[in-house]
Formats: sequence, C-alpha cells, structure tokens
Amino acid sequence: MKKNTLRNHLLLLRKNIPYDTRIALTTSANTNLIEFIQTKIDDNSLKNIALFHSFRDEIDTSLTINYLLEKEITVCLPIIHPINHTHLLFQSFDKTTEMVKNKFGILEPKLNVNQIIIKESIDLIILPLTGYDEMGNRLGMGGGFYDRTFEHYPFKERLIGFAFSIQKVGSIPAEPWDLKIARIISDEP
Ligand SMILES: Nc1nc2c(c(=O)[nH]1)N(C=O)[C@@H](CNc1ccc(C(=O)N[C@@H](CCC(=O)O)C(=O)O)cc1)CN2
Ligand SMILES: Nc1ncnc2c1ncn2[C@@H]1O[C@H](COP(=O)(O)OP(=O)(O)OP(=O)(O)O)[C@@H](O)[C@H]1O
Repeated sequence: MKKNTLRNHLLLLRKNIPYDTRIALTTSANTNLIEFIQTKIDDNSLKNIALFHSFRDEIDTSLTINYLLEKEITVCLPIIHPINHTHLLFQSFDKTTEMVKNKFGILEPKLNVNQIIIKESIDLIILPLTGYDEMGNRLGMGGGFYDRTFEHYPFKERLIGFAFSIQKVGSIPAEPWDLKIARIISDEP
C-alpha cells in the first residue's frame, strides 16, 4: 500500500475509536509510558523529556505531561523552527508557558530563546505517529519534520513512539530518510 493511502486509512481508524474506548486506551497507554519513564528515573538519568502536544485525534499526552511536571522533570515540546521551517526545535514547557498555534493549528510554546533545549540534551524523545510496525518503522503526518530533525542524531535509542495499538500494521513502507524508533509505547502491555 502507498504511504499516503496507508496514512489516510490509519488516520480514519484512529478517528473512529469510540469515546469510551478512547478514554480507556489513553489511560492504559499513559500508564505504560509513565511506568517506562519510572524505570529510567530510578537510575537518575532523566532530566529532559520531549513529548508532543496532542492535536486532532492523536493519543492524549496530558496525563504524562502532568506527571512529569509534578516530578520536576523538564517537559520539552516541538516548535516548527522559525528559520529552518522543515525542522523542529524543542522548548521547555510548564503551566505558565504562553502557547501559540503553528501553521497546522497545533499549539506550541511561544518562541523564547532562553527556553530552547538542544536535542542532544533531551534524554527521551516521545514521537507522535500515525502508524508503526514491529521493526521500528514509523509513519508520521507526512511533513518529514521528525525525519529531518533527527536524521544525524547520534542517540537513536532515545526515540520512542507513543500511539494507540490499533496504529500497528504488518509493515510500513520505509523510505531511505525515514527515522526508525527504538521502541513503541501503546495501550498494550
Ligand atoms: N502533536 C503533534 N505535533 C507535531 C507533529 C505531530 O505529528 N503531532 N509533527 C510531526 O511531524 C509536526 C507537525 N507536523 C504536521 C504535518 C502535517 C500536518 C497536517 O495536518 N497536514 C495536512 C496536509 C498538509 C498540508 O497542510 O498541506 C493534513 O493532514 O490535513 C500536521 C502536522 C510538529 N508538531
Ligand atoms: N532527511 C530528509 N531530508 C530531506 N527530505 C526529507 C528528509 N526526511 C523527510 N524528507 C521529506 O519529507 C517528506 C515527508 O516524509 P514522510 O512522509 O516520511 O514524513 P513523516 O515521517 O510521515 O512525517 P513527520 O516526521 O513530520 O511526522 C518526504 O517527501 C521527504 O522527501
């Protein structure tokens, strides 16, 4: 199946999750993500974690974001690079951060150079996705933002996908530039 066809199919599948099921799956997935993060906190190696501010029918990350803020771990959110428009920057976020809509209508922290966190200093990067497979291939929104931003990233083991398990497919047609994720966290145990 072509990438765009597969993406549209998976977006529709995600959109059609009934409300009650969505709540249950979101709770399980966030619990799994928090447990995963806890195993890393125990060895004291976590300071900065990048998440994403969910939009449309993406799995809601706010339970995990709130947990991290309570634990005083720095939450970093992606912003579309103000100069290099095809790349992402990451900026710290808390309850006081002023948010603005980017060109896709996704809320992102208002640019503040003092709050930019360089990607090499981020200990875990939680990526949004529309589809994934067991080989670690990821299908995003089609913008190539994560692909480009992490193309030469030396710490690929820090890249973790976060999604509903219904977004899993047998295989994602991978192209040369596609970024692989080290693992996926979903509602499945
Ligand atoms: N929550 C969240 N934030 C994120 C991402 C994401 O996937 N999720 N991104 C991950 O990279 C970046 C934004 N990437 C995006 C790429 C395309 C579309 C989008 O809606 N595209 C249109 C079609 C393209 C167009 O506008 O011409 C569409 O699907 O209707 C949205 C976000 C940065 N922030
Ligand atoms: N490293 C790169 N260098 C140049 N172009 C790239 C690179 N990565 C991706 N692209 C371009 O970006 C476009 C979108 O790629 P793709 O459909 O794989 O995005 P995606 O992984 O779904 O999106 P995202 O990472 O934003 O969630 C492709 O047309 C591709 O040409």
